[in-house]
Amino acid sequence: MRHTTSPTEADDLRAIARRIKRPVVLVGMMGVGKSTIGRRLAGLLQTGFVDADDAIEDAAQLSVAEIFERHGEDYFRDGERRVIARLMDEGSGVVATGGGAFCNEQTRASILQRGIAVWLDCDIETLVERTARKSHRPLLQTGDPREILTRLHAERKQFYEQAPIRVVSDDGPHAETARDILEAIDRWL
Ligand SMILES: Nc1ncnc2c1ncn2[C@@H]1O[C@H](COP(=O)(O)OP(=O)(O)OP(=O)(O)O)[C@@H](O)[C@H]1O
Ligand SMILES: O=C(O)C1=C[C@@H](O)[C@@H](O)[C@H](O)C1
Ligand SMILES: [Mg+2]
Repeated sequence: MRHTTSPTEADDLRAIARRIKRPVVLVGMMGVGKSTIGRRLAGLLQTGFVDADDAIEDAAQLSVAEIFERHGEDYFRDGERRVIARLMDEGSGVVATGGGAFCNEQTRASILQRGIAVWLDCDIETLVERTARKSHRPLLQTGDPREILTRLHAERKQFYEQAPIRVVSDDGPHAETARDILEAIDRWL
């Protein structure tokens, strides 16, 4: 795996970064890689990175699981909407959203108006495998994760499809997926 960029690649990256005038917002199912790849993408663009789930946890001083448990999903979605609106106001950087954020009408509208939404997508088997590595996602604690992921994917696809850019996050090196996103944004701009 390569860890460095050649001078030509660095020039190309800077040129793409200069053309990006809005926050790049990764949307898609839980476990698809928004947080992991988003951090990598921000590194390539030499810009800031915020994980919306982390920002909600900081604001509430509770974990996502605790927010769901104590206050319920609607309360979490409201916090998510406010945090993402603030991140859109900041106007730059890379934002990894939580898996359900783009399904909320107001959150989706603010991302589509003020950010560059990129739908990261992969197959259900991969999501099952990736989400099995950690047990902090409250929505997967209530039944069989494969069934829940299959149902959520079917319900949410109609929203994710509204993102103007779609990139497949398969099992290649993370840096490659981050570059695929940059190339897709570059083509779209
Ligand atoms: N392209 C990839 N190839 C291999 N593994 C990946 C890839 N992208 C992410 N992963 C792995 O999948 C797991 C889940 O990734 P991550 O937490 O980034 O997902 P997420 O989309 O942010 O999920 P959530 O919506 O729940 O926050 C991590 O262990 C990560 O290392
Ligand atoms: O897909 C979802 O609805 C969620 C995904 C996570 O990122 C968290 O935002 C939370 O666990 C809910
Ligand atoms: Mg995440």
